[in-house]
Parts: sequence; C-alpha cells; structure tokens
Amino acid sequence: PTLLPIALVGEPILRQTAITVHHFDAELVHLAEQMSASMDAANGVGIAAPQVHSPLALFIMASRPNERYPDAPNMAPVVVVNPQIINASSELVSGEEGCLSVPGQRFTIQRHQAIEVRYQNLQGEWQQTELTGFIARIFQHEFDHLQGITLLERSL
Ligand SMILES: O=C(O)C[C@@H](Cc1ccccc1)[C@H](O)SCc1ccccc1
Ligand SMILES: [Zn+2]
Repeated sequence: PTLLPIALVGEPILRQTAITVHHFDAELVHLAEQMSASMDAANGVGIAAPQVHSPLALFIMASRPNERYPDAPNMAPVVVVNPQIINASSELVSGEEGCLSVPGQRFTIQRHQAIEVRYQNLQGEWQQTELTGFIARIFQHEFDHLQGITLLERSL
C-alpha cells in the first residue's frame, strides 16, 4: 500500500466532523491498508482518516509499548468504523500524548480511564467493548479527530 501524506494542524480537513461510512467495500479495505502503512511509517499507535485527507468516520488503533507507556499492551491493529462512546468513567487520568498532525510536540492531556465503546469492523459488524488505560487513551484521541478536535483544543 502507498504511504499517504499526513494533514498538519491548520488544514481544514482536521476541523471537520467525519461522515458516516455506509459502504463496506474493497475501497474501504484499501483505505484502511494505506492508513495502517502510513501509521507504521510515522511510528504511530493510531491514525484517523481525516489525517490522511479522507472525510470518513474511520480510524486505526494499535497499542505497543513505547518510551512514554512502557507497559502498554502489544495489540494487533484494530480498524474502527462509525465509533460511538456509550459510557465514560468519571475517573480521569493525565498522560502525555503526541499527534502525527502536530509533529515533534507532546501535550499533557486528561482522558477517561475507562470507556464503553461501540463500532463497526471492516465487514460492517457491530462490536461493543470496554477499553481502559492507554488503549482507551488512543481511542479517545482518534475519536476526537473524527469530531474535528485536535490536541491543541484539549491540552492543559
Ligand atoms: O496523531 C494520532 O492520532 C496518532 C498518535 C496517537 C496517540 C494518541 C494518544 C497517545 C499516544 C499516541 C500518534 O501515535 S503520536 C506518536 C506516539 C506514539 C506512542 C506514544 C506516544 C506518541
Ligand atoms: Zn492525533
């Protein structure tokens, strides 16, 4: 798959609300493959479609241990389509985040420690699960991208 250029903060696409995916076709699979390759090339643990100039409500999350989160779980990349956050813990945790659209900067961001989420996979099948810790953090970060929100609007 080809590597896609990453939109930088300030580009309008990052301020738009993403549109619902209705067609679970080969084109969607191809976009997910290109996003995954672009995320890996940029050494990210997540990437949202608007970051590669696609307006669709779709992101990838892929946790792995890293210098900031050495005990993060090693997780196979998950494609998340049309996500919803159904419930969020009142408990918030602060942590460092980066963003591929704000290169070279780190921000201290508060996130819900646990979230109940619902989303479709690439086949359009609904999944529902609870996420906690670093994976919940990545989900909330990517979910923000689909609402047109970046770290700059959230940093403490
Ligand atoms: O810009 C993005 O959406 C990808 C971010 C995802 C991320 C969100 C929250 C916390 C960490 C990462 C990139 O992965 S930024 C690079 C990175 C990788 C591991 C840990 C911290 C930052
Ligand atoms: Zn980001």
